[in-house]
Amino acid sequence: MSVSYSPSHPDFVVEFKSGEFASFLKTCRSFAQGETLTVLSNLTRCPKAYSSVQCGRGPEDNVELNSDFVFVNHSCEPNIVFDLSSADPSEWHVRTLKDIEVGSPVTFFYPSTEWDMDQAFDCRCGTKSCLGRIQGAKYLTVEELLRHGRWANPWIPELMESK
Ligand SMILES: C[S@@+](CC[C@H](N)C(=O)[O-])C[C@H]1O[C@@H](n2cnc3c(N)ncnc32)[C@H](O)[C@@H]1O
Repeated sequence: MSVSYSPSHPDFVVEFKSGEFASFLKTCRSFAQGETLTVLSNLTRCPKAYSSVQCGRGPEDNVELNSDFVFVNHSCEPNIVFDLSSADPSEWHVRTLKDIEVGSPVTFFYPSTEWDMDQAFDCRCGTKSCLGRIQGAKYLTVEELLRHGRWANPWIPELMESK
């Protein structure tokens, strides 16, 4: 029996790859710098997991995305941000950091949301400035955070200051 896949968002599709955690989300049209890709709705609170996104300062502040956006990979030179900075969760959204061409993987800098990740990994983003092991912002300097992420959710610099 074949399992059919129906994208959760019309302008994006998951490229399913064999191999552990090898799949990723890519665009079906071009996007301009600063454009909102999606508002993050249908989120559910959850314990920290490889698939969760941190949404506040505490270790219990995590959400599951419940959409294809769970397939957004990390890059050390990302093209989008997950902005969960508003006090109003209905304003949480994903936006571009640069123009993105049709068919491109969408990537964000995981330490821009995650302080201490549930599942660290050796990065395969392939960029010139790749940091190697990705474990969360706790393991980075402020300079690395700013240079690679270009933007971070507010709890990340707060936690860095209190390190
Ligand atoms: C939320 S999943 C992202 C989707 C994942 N690629 C998949 O196929 O399910 C996060 C996991 O994907 C993998 N991943 C994401 N970005 C990566 C990267 N740049 N290099 C290596 N693995 C990555 C890691 O295993 C990470 O824990």
